[in-house]
Amino acid sequence: MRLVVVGAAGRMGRMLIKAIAATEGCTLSAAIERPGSEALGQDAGVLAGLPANGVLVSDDALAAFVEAEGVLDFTAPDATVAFAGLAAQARIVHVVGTTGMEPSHLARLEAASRHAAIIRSGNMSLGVNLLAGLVRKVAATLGTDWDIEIVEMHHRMKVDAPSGTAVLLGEAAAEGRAVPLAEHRVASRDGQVGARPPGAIGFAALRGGTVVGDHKVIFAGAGERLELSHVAEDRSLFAQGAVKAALWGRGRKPGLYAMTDVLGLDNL
Ligand SMILES: NC(=O)C1=CN([C@@H]2O[C@H](COP(=O)(O)OP(=O)(O)OC[C@H]3O[C@@H](n4cnc5c(N)ncnc54)[C@H](OP(=O)(O)O)[C@@H]3O)[C@@H](O)[C@H]2O)C=CC1
Ligand SMILES: O=C(O)C1=N[C@H](C(=O)O)C[C@H](O)C1
Repeated sequence: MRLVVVGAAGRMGRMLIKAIAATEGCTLSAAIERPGSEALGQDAGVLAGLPANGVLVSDDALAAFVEAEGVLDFTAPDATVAFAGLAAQARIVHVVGTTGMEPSHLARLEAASRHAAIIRSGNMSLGVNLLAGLVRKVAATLGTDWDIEIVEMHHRMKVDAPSGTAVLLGEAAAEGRAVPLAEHRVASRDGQVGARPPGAIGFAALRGGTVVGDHKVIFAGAGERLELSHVAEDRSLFAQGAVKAALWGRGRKPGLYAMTDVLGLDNL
């Protein structure tokens, strides 16, 4: 499968280039960065710490997409929406790992998914998608007298909060309770915030060092606590998940898919 990596010089972009090189049946057909990027013209293999592969980083996404079968996109919300439009035009699979999306971005992805398969997830790992299923079940089992708090920690360079994974886990908890997350989400507390609203789903985001991604969902009841957690030790697992998603999406009809579809966990 011929794959394009957008945001090729980023932390995840470099991992994606390596994951493609390590996957039989996949080739890197282009590596894209934004106009003006210092990475333009560099060899994508060398950029990722591999031997040169002859693919030079370019800023011409549409020209790259029309020659490819899929695009792996871990960039930023505005960029992802623009790439979704181009991937729809080229009718290629679009794997979206970008987090920090607002409802307006999601609406644009939904529109693009009428023309091409989009697989989007705030976390491409098996462990987190399994955890989401467990969270949904536990939230459905316990009553709202059990408070739900989600704590995440990431490296100091992360720009969005709460993390996409924390939101995914919050959505799973809300689904378990059969309520909309937007009406119960409490994502910041500072000063005299008052007592915890009943039914709230709280988020706390920690940032520091080089932490790849830690998530904990706490169910706090009267006199006891249940904690479910996941630790990502290496971001290569997200890249491997993204390549797996692209292969799964090849030949799939247009639509918006999740990583749980790819992993066969949609019934969990
Ligand atoms: N779903 C998942 O499993 C995971 C998701 N992520 C998410 O992926 C995203 C990227 O993370 P990370 O790699 O750490 O971030 P980085 O900032 O290291 O990488 C993002 C890259 O995208 C580039 N970029 C931004 N806008 C454009 C554009 N318009 N055209 C081309 N390239 C562009 C950036 O360039 P520049 O520096 O010039 O802006 C940068 O090189 C984040 O949203 C993060 O949360 C991360 C890990 C796993
Ligand atoms: O920015 C990151 O690094 C990560 N982002 C994703 C998120 O926002 O949840 C996934 C992973 O935790 C790493």
